[in-house]
Amino acid sequence: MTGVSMSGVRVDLGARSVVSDVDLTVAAGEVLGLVGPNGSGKTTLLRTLYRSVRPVAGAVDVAGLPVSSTSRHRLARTLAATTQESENRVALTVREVVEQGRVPHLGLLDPMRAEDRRIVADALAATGMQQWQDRDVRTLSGGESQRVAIARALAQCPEVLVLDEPTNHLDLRHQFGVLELLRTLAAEGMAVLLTLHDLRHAAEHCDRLVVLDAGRVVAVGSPVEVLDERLLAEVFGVRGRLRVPDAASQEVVGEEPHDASARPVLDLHGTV
Ligand SMILES: Nc1ncnc2c1ncn2[C@@H]1O[C@H](COP(=O)(O)OP(=O)(O)OP(=O)(O)O)[C@@H](O)[C@H]1O
Repeated sequence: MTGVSMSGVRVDLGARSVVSDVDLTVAAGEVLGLVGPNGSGKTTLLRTLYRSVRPVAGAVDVAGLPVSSTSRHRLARTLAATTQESENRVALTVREVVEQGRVPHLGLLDPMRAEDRRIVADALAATGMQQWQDRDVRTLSGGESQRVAIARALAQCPEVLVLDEPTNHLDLRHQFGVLELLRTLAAEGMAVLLTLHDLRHAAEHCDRLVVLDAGRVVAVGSPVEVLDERLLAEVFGVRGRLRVPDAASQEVVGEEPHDASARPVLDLHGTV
């Protein structure tokens, strides 16, 4: 099943065309990484999915629903997103913020059911935030706030999870924790779309990559197919080489990984 489908998407902001002719799909069960230099249009493209910007051309569908004609409430039962903007300005506890993720599934003013409380507890546990559940969210660090945002998105139980730079602010352990969690969610059938700046994470944790440059898709495919030396130099201005360790011998074999233990490793050697 298709989680996200975009075709011919163009977004203008002010007098500028920021995104042009974008075709993109994210299947249920895959982690798709959207990568590209600063200002290439990644966030703008994600914003079309949660109706924060409206494309001037093209179609954007989420789990078969056309975003342009689907209510926000209906969309929120299908798609959950974390954004780069800090949203913790109100005096709420961590648990109360994560409980907001259940709102699309409850009637207006309906109380939380036992099932909702279990889902919230699971989301707090998955992000390692259960010990902070009574903290005022305004007192959290950047990384803790990021994890709360992810927990709230998980509490929505979405078919499609969209995350804009989810590893931002996170220490190394929690970066790996979040990326591993996304792999688990995809294995359970979720469609996961995220932006990442760290191409090493993108290589290791994404099934496929879409590379944006100046608002246009310049490459699509598995990390092995996409992250060659020419693209790394021309699009990202860095020198690097992708290695695929063989699962058995841990030697470079230069082909697709055989299993999850043989994920590609990107070695970066500086700028071009
Ligand atoms: N409201 C706006 N009006 C005009 N231009 C805008 C507006 N918002 C964003 N832009 C421009 O659109 C382009 C794409 O921005 P976007 O935030 O989508 O890029 P990005 O790939 O997510 O960048 P980054 O990696 O820096 O987060 C940038 O050049 C940005 O300056």
